[in-house]
Formats: sequence, C-alpha cells, structure tokens
Amino acid sequence: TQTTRPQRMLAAVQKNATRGDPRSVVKAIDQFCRQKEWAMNVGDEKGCILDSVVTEVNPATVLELGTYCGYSTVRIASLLPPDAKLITLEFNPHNAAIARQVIAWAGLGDKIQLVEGASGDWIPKMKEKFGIETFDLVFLDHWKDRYLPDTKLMEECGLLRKGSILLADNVISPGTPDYLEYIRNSPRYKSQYFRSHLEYTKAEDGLEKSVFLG
Ligand SMILES: Cc1ccc(Cc2cc(O)c(O)c(C(=O)NC/C=C/[C@H]3O[C@@H](n4cnc5c(N)ncnc54)[C@H](O)[C@@H]3O)c2)cc1
Ligand SMILES: [Mg+2]
Repeated sequence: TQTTRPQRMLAAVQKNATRGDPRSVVKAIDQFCRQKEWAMNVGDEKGCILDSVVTEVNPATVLELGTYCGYSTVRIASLLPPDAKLITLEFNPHNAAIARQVIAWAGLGDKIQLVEGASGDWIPKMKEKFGIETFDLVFLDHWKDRYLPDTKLMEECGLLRKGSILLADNVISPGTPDYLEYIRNSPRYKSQYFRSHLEYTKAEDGLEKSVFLG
C-alpha cells in the first residue's frame, strides 16, 4: 500500500540519522527534502535564523504551533538549556504519530511534550494542564490564518510576558498578511523581519521576530 510523505521522511531519518543525535536528524530531513521530496519543514536556511533566535533567547518555556513531522521541534529542543520545556501542538493524528517517532529517534522525548489537538482548544489550557505561567518563546508555523487569532488568544490567556518572543515562519510565502499588519502596527510589539527563502527553494520567504512589550 502507498506510504505518505511523512512516513517516507521518517524512514529517511531512521535510515540516515544516528539515534540520539538531533543534528543528524535535522540533516537527514534536509537531505531528504533537497534530494527526494520537498516538504514544509522550516528548512536549513531559515533554520539557521531559528537557531540564532533560540540561542539568543535561551528560553525555559517554548510553545510551537504546528509540529508537522517534528523538524523544527527537534531543531529547537536540541538548543535548549537542561530544564527547559518545549510544548508542541499538532492536530493531525498521522502527523503527530510521525513526529513522536522523529522526536524519539533524536532522543529528545524528555524535553518535548507533543500535544495532539488544536491550538485554539489548548492555548487556554496551558496553565491548568501544564503548569505554564508564560512562554519565553513561541514558534508559529501552523495554518497561516491561525497566526493572528492564536496570538490574540495567547495575549488574552496571559501567556505572554514583557520580553516574550514570537517567531513566525512564512510571513511572505505562503504569507500571513493579517498577522503581519497587526504585529507590525501594534504598540505592544517590536518586530523585525529576517529575510530568507522558502525552504529548499529560491522563492522569497522570511521569519518575523516580535518582542511582546507587555
Ligand atoms: C503559496 C504557497 C503555498 C504553500 C507553501 C508551502 C508551505 C511552507 C511552509 O513553511 C508552511 O509552514 C506551509 C504551511 O501551510 N504550513 C501549515 C502547517 C500545518 C501543520 O500544522 C498543523 N496544524 C495546522 N493548524 C493547526 C492548529 N490550529 N492546531 C494544531 N496543529 C495545527 C497541521 O496539521 C500541519 O501538521 C506551507 C508555500 C507557498
Ligand atoms: Mg512553515
């Protein structure tokens, strides 16, 4: 029977990456996407920008919206300090199942909590279910029309503190116009655009980094 792209991506990780070595997992997925099949991971070029932001913020608490197959989850978690926690939300059960295996292969299961469900349902439960006060870093990479409503929801739920960082993928391609307009014009954020390319292509894309001012 026909396999899915996430299943083929996982097979590439299990074949080419070393168990317990997150960077080899990241490398194996990038190689798969460059040589075999394109997939919507943040990728190696934007991934370097992501790495530099994670390293700079050195977050104790991270929220990722849209796990997909776990590429950015592993990339972020591999740079976190010892007691840091990363919560990642994924509502497609098939993608979640693949991501769990990618995360396990990387040996990062103790740093990452993958929650199967929709961001709109789970953001309001972060405090009660996971004892999270606020997030130091949020990586937005799910459906592009959810970036703005989920950002407003995080504000309303008190999950952002003065200095919390939002990092949004795909603000040019596919594009998140309503989110960009809001975040760049709101007096409550200071934003910066990091120009790059859509993963594994020459098309323009970039990451928008925004600091919540409280
Ligand atoms: C024009 C054009 C089209 C497509 C591209 C290519 C391109 C390049 C990219 O980097 C992209 O991130 C995307 C993109 O569409 N990403 C959406 C990613 C979704 C994943 O997240 C999951 N999810 C979606 N909403 C939620 C939600 N509320 N709660 C929980 N999980 C959610 C889904 O289950 C998927 O696992 C597309 C480039 C340009
Ligand atoms: Mg993306």
